[in-house]
Amino acid sequence: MTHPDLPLLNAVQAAIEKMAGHLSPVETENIPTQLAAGRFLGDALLADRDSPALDVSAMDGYAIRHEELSESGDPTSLPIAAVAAAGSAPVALPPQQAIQIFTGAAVPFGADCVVRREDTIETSRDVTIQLAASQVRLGHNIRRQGENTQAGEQVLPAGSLLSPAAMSAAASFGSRLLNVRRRLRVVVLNTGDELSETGDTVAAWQIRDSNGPFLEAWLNTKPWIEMVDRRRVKDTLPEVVEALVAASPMADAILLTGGVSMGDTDHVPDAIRQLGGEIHFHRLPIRPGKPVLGAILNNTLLLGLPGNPVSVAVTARVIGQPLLERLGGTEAYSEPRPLLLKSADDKTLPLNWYRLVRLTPQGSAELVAGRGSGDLVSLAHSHGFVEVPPGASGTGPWNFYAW
Ligand SMILES: Nc1nc2c(c(=O)[nH]1)N[C@H]1C(S)=C(S)[C@@H](COP(=O)(O)OP(=O)(O)OC[C@H]3O[C@@H](n4cnc5c(N)ncnc54)[C@H](O)[C@@H]3O)O[C@H]1N2
Ligand code: MOO
Repeated sequence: MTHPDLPLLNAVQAAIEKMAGHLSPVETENIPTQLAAGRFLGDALLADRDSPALDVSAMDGYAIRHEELSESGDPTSLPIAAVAAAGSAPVALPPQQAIQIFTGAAVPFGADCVVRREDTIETSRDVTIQLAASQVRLGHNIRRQGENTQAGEQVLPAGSLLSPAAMSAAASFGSRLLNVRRRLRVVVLNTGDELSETGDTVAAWQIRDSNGPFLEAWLNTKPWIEMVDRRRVKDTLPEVVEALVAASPMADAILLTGGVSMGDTDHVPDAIRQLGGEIHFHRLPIRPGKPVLGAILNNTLLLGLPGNPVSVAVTARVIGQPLLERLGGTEAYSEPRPLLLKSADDKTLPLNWYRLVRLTPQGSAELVAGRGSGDLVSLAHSHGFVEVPPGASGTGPWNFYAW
């Protein structure tokens, strides 16, 4: 592996950070907790009570006093005083007796350990515990009040994604309403005179729009985003201008595809300038996706994604995602992770090279052979891509971005 050229790698990061500095998160709203899955937390989630709220049993068995177990190892027989089931208030354990207890039930007052059912012989009236005192700890099989967290403590910080795992805590500690960021409104504009609809009969010089469906599907994997409109736009300056004027009042972000390169029909940069938008970057040292553009127009984030299908996918993931997350109210929870290539070639480029890969069952990745940024067949075979820094080659580990 050769060593990367850091300033070039940082050019992408610098562009993202420059834009991010101009973006503030969308407002928060209070919504029913059961509707909050997939959103970003507005306020931190605090525990409204201890977890567990009192001492509870971790096993089905018998709650007893440790001091009443025999020291010698002889079995200890105790009459069963009562049954403690989950959902009932704690009962009291009389001396020299046992209380049958089920997982999650409140530990009876006076009990200091729980012996598993498997370690006993039961009759309808008595239980014989087959463990000596030395085999049972004080507190055995008891989940202590507050051992997970205590009332008032922060369970999840603001900006956390309400994943299924996080929803478990939100439901457990939250009130009926949860404070979350409102959904980000995103408009997709696909420029190109050659584009037509999936299913249409197309002449050889036309293509079916694949970037629009890619972006719609990609945005739909993010429940904190609402794609409010997706439309195709002809390659003329007035039509691109008109589409931006119509979209910007309804959008926090607009993703454009095509029309950002050097062609006479590439009108996106001029349209943004004409409307008084500020272009923060245009062209980055990356492949694919070099002509990518980032701008702000009337507080709306505009990303001009270069039209080739692989370029759109890569730039949406590398540059679009962190900026959308910033707007959405979090600090990039989906950072890339380091991944080794199973087999690598010695090819290198003097810029950030995003190479399509498939994950292997062994936990590494293999390169997907492809014909470049127009090859949407190779795109379809990929699970994501690795970021090979300028001048570098070999197995990595490289940053891996999943779709
Ligand atoms: N003289 C130069 N030419 C090009 C350069 C350059 O630096 N100098 N950069 C190349 C690179 S890299 C890319 S990427 C493309 C990007 O150009 P645009 O963003 O202007 O995109 P278009 O020209 O409109 O389209 C490029 C390509 O992608 C196809 N396309 C466009 N939209 C869609 C869509 N919605 N679904 C499927 N395919 C789409 C389009 O038909 C073109 O084949 O510019 C290079 N040129
Ligand atoms: O980088 Mo363009 O994005 O090569 O096709």
